[in-house]
Amino acid sequence: MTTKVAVVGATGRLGQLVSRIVRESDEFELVAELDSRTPLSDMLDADIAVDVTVPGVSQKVVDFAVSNGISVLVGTSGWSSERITSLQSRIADNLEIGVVIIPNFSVGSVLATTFAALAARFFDSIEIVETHHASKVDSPSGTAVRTAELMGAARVKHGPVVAPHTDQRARGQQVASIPIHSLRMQGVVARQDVHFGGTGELLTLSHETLAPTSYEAGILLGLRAARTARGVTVGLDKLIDLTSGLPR
Ligand SMILES: NC(=O)C1=CN([C@@H]2O[C@H](COP(=O)(O)OP(=O)(O)OC[C@H]3O[C@@H](n4cnc5c(N)ncnc54)[C@H](OP(=O)(O)O)[C@@H]3O)[C@@H](O)[C@H]2O)C=CC1
Ligand SMILES: O=C(O)C1=N[C@H](C(=O)O)C[C@H](O)C1
Repeated sequence: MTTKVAVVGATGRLGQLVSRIVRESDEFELVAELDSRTPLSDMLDADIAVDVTVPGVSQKVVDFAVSNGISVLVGTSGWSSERITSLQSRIADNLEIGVVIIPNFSVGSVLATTFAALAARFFDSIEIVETHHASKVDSPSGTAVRTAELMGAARVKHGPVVAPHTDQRARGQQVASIPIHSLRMQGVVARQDVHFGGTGELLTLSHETLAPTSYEAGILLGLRAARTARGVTVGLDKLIDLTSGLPR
């Protein structure tokens, strides 16, 4: 039996890609495509709603879906750890549905974030530079926020990073004490560089998305996870066994 999917944000860049993947899959059936003019009730026939809208709308979409017993796959940015904690407590008693939040569907990006969290314990000087296409409306990127939060969590015993002069605007926006610098440039899809400064050495972990096709494998994994997940799951790394690679 196929799983019925509604895509919210279907006219957008990511939404069009998700709709195509669902349409081309034997496992899923596309039952609704919503945009800013569509009532959210159009998703009510679906088993899973995919939210790929804008940070200011995403929470409303998720709330509507879960209160109607529909599981959600969230690709939209803006899901900070605070927002996630509040969602977790809201759906803790609901054993029927799950919300899978994937800040970045690209396998390379999630590996880069995992490596950054590993390196974070070894360097006290850390900054992120994230670069996205000029049409991106939000900053810092969801990926950068997630990367900073995971590095911060990895550094609990080490304390905040050393980031001087953060009272100056050009020193970036701090998340978990780590400055994030956002560039919005024509000619770019998405790129993130995490810079680590140590004693007599620099380490830079870079990931670049060259085309949205890099999101395809992660979107399919996210859709499959949303069928069975309960509670809140965050990050593509939770859906992949990092020791054995992608399922084939
Ligand atoms: N997790 C990941 O790997 C990735 C995440 N993203 C994130 O996904 C999100 C979408 O990105 P992108 O596709 O580039 O954005 P777009 O601006 O291209 O698309 C936004 C979509 O949201 C819709 N929308 C806006 N307001 C509402 C509303 N009130 N109700 C329903 N739908 C609404 C728009 O509809 P309309 O056409 O009517 O305005 C449009 O379909 C962003 O947060 C981005 O950061 C992007 C790429 C990868
Ligand atoms: O808006 C985008 O394009 C992207 N948004 C996500 C983010 O904010 O991290 C994921 C990816 O970087 C592309």
